[in-house]
Amino acid sequence: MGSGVDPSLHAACEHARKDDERSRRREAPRVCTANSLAREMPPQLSTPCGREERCLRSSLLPVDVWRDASTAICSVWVWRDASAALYTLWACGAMYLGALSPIRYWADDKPYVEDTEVVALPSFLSAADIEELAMAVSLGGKARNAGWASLSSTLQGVPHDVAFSDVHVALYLHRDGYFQTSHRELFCKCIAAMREQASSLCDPKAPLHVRCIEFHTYAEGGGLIEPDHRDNGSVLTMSALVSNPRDTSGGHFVTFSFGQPVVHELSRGDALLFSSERLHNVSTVAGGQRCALVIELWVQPTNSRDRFS
Ligand SMILES: O=C(O)CCC(=O)C(=O)O
Ligand SMILES: [Fe+2]
Repeated sequence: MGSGVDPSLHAACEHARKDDERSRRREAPRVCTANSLAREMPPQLSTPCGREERCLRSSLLPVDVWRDASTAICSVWVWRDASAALYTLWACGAMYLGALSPIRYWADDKPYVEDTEVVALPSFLSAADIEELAMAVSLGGKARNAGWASLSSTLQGVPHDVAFSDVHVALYLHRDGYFQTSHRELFCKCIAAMREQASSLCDPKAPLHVRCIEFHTYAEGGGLIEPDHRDNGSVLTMSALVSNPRDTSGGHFVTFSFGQPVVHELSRGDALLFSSERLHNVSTVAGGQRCALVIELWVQPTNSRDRFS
């Protein structure tokens, strides 16, 4: 019992406590108010003289009850409004940051995929396939060659839809379904190989559609050295080397294992298949050119424009 408390108050308290207990036993439905919560608090958590406080609280007048109730309601309102304001602020910030960053690099919302396999398909593209691809690029791309003035001299005249830099361009072979219709057999060969590996690299039941079929050309100085480059939003990616590595210095395809780079030594026609959200890079081309066919599949409907739609 706390010292310095009037003894008559203790008696009144004891009386009120008994009353309170009696009335509590009578009470059928329990209404949880500030008072009932205070009663349930262990004495050491209520006030320094917990028992007295509980006694005093149990004899509150209706006006106090209303005051306590309205205070509780007000605090709920204030808290709700404050948290709504904080949430709005957070959502606006997230939207703003999202709008600033390129669409391919949104935050990971998928399970970690670094430990999935990178499947090598040696000699996947035959010499005839590579010849057909070269034709697809020159015929399919001719009409759309934007002729970027700032491209490096070695890339001048290379058909492309997008320039990632003046030493790295890509042509969208899937635009308007061009590759699918004009080079059906080669297209089916690629897609069949990708689907065959789906069971080990992704959910085999996932409906896979073309997101992009791109022909990449890297000139000296070109590469894909981005610390967090993943094909976010896609499911399966294939990268097939079309150029002859003997004519290129650098330009290696790199994945990562336990944070360490794994350099894939590929021959012309070799392909790699991997879970799209696996970290990957292309090391800088130090001499010559690197060309690759890159296909990404996703679960969204077939895309026939660029890689972002
Ligand atoms: O050039 C390659 O082999 C890969 C390119 C790539 O990863 C990409 O464009 O996202
Ligand atoms: Fe990529």
